[in-house]
Amino acid sequence: MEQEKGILIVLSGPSGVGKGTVRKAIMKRDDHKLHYSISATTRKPREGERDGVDYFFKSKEEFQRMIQNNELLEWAEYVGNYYGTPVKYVNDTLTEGKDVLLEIEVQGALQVKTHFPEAVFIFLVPPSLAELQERIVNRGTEAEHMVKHRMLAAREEIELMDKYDYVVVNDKVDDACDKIKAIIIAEHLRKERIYYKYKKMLEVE
Ligand SMILES: Nc1ncnc2c1ncn2[C@@H]1O[C@H](COP(=O)(O)OP(=O)(O)OP(=O)(O)O)[C@@H](O)[C@H]1O
Ligand SMILES: Nc1nc2c(ncn2[C@@H]2O[C@H](COP(=O)(O)O)[C@@H](O)[C@H]2O)c(=O)[nH]1
Repeated sequence: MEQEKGILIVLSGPSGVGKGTVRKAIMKRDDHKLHYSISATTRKPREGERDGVDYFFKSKEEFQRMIQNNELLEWAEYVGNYYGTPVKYVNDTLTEGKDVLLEIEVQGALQVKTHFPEAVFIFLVPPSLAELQERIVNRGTEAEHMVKHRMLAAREEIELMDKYDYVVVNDKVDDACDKIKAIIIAEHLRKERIYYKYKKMLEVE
């Protein structure tokens, strides 16, 4: 029998809302096997970030070559840098029947929607904009003017949350993880129901 494909989960939300924190917490629980797609970026590594673990760090020229060679499922320019999802990992992993998680900003998520309309789109929001700013500042990774840029981008991104299937508030990390896990389980059940409905139909006809 042909291997059933995995589910593609797209986790978006403004910078600093806690996408990475929640994703790592979900994967640590590891009772639902999620496969994280590592993005390519032209952004310089932050302290402690490792090439091939946090991102594939690329020069602008390398990134442009990836675009030209159709190696990216989606890509976007975000606050002066390029970010993109290598398409091969996503396709190969889904084909193996495994679920893949993308952690990307909104422009990229909308591109994914055109290629994978069946993907599950989850938007993570902060309890408030003030809390979002505090999280970005406390993370200590951005200069003051970059915090401002990211907060401006956040306003534009939040306006697009109605394009998503689910909106989850990241107030407490554990609660956000519980909700995202519940969404994934529900989506699996939904997919199985549809699959068996058609399987039965084919058996009868
Ligand atoms: N529920 C939460 N309550 C308080 N602080 C949080 C919560 N979730 C994440 N944080 C903190 O907020 C900061 C930003 O989190 P994180 O880096 O995971 O965000 P992000 O959405 O992945 O950001 P980016 O998109 O810029 O990579 C971190 O310092 C993290 O520890
Ligand atoms: N469209 C894409 N956006 C991505 C990708 N990987 C990460 N991101 C998003 O970019 C911003 C900034 O990230 P940071 O690490 O510099 O803070 C954030 O919203 C990420 O989710 C990607 O492959 N495509």
